[in-house]
Amino acid sequence: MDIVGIGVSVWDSLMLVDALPQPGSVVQAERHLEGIGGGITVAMATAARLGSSAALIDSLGEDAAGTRILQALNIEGVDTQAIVRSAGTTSSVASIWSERQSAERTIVFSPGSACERLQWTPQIEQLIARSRVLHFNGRHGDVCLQAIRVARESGVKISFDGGAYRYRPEILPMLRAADLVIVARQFAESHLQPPSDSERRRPAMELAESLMEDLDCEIVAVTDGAAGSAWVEREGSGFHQPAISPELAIDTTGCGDTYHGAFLHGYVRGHGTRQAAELAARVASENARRLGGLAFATSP
Ligand SMILES: Nc1ncnc2c1ncn2[C@@H]1O[C@H](COP(=O)(O)OP(=O)(O)O)[C@@H](O)[C@H]1O
Ligand SMILES: O=C(O)C(=O)C[C@H](O)[C@H](O)COP(=O)(O)O
Repeated sequence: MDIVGIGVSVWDSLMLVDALPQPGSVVQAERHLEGIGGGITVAMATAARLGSSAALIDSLGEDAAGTRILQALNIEGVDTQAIVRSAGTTSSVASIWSERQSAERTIVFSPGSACERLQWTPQIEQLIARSRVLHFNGRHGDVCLQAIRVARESGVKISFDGGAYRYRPEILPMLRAADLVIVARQFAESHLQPPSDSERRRPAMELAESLMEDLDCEIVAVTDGAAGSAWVEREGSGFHQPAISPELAIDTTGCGDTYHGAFLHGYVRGHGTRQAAELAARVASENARRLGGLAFATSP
């Protein structure tokens, strides 16, 4: 297996609206769409769409959302052998409003109860030991910690996704174990000490350099929405990867997730970091032109 992800899948319901509704108002959506979500899930589906072999480790409820998630993953060609379903539990679902003008999305999610049921098994151990990259964002934390041990023993690269507003102390051991660290600006700001002139908006490159100094890993990137991303390699100089055609974006749901998946696809194919980052920006840009967390066409 090229890439194995550990994460919580979500069944997303998206509404495209002109502008975010005022509290108490009733507005009609321009469009509605349902589909798979969840940062690691979308990254694995992205890598699979691009031609990598990708597997997901997760637990789903025995409910309609769980059935839809599983069907969608199978259609995308993601290996689901390590996904378990638990009777009497619920899957994670999210309600997403996407504002056409700003392309900004607002997410309310309900984590469900199935995610508490994932257990470490010899099957998971084997899957990880035989992969090239392990990708996670800290959900299913106990399983991630075991996975880190196996990845280290087996020479598997560890990739960490730090999403905006998802920073919390319990993810620190996973962040510190990673070789490849790609995080959103807001995550990086939450982790790093504020500068002495704390009102200043720090350039993404400064955040990436500070993260590299702290983590001393192979690659760090800080993604900054329509402003692109800043990349720093342990061996080598930093570079900026611009976002592509941000003026065409209508919905940025899944931009970061498809960005991760496409970068990892390029990375396991042996592309250099710059080439893989450029592919990631192209895929995320295509994704932003359509409604949905996993919306890009197969060949951007
Ligand atoms: N409006 C946009 N238009 C084109 N590309 C975008 C847009 N927003 C984000 N991207 C691409 O997706 C990457 C990740 O986006 P970002 O918003 O930082 O992550 P997240 O979705 O995790 O919050 C960016 O570095 C950029 O390449
Ligand atoms: O709905 C989607 O498609 C999302 O990706 C949003 C996720 O529900 C939240 O961001 C929580 O993500 P986790 O930290 O993995 O639990």
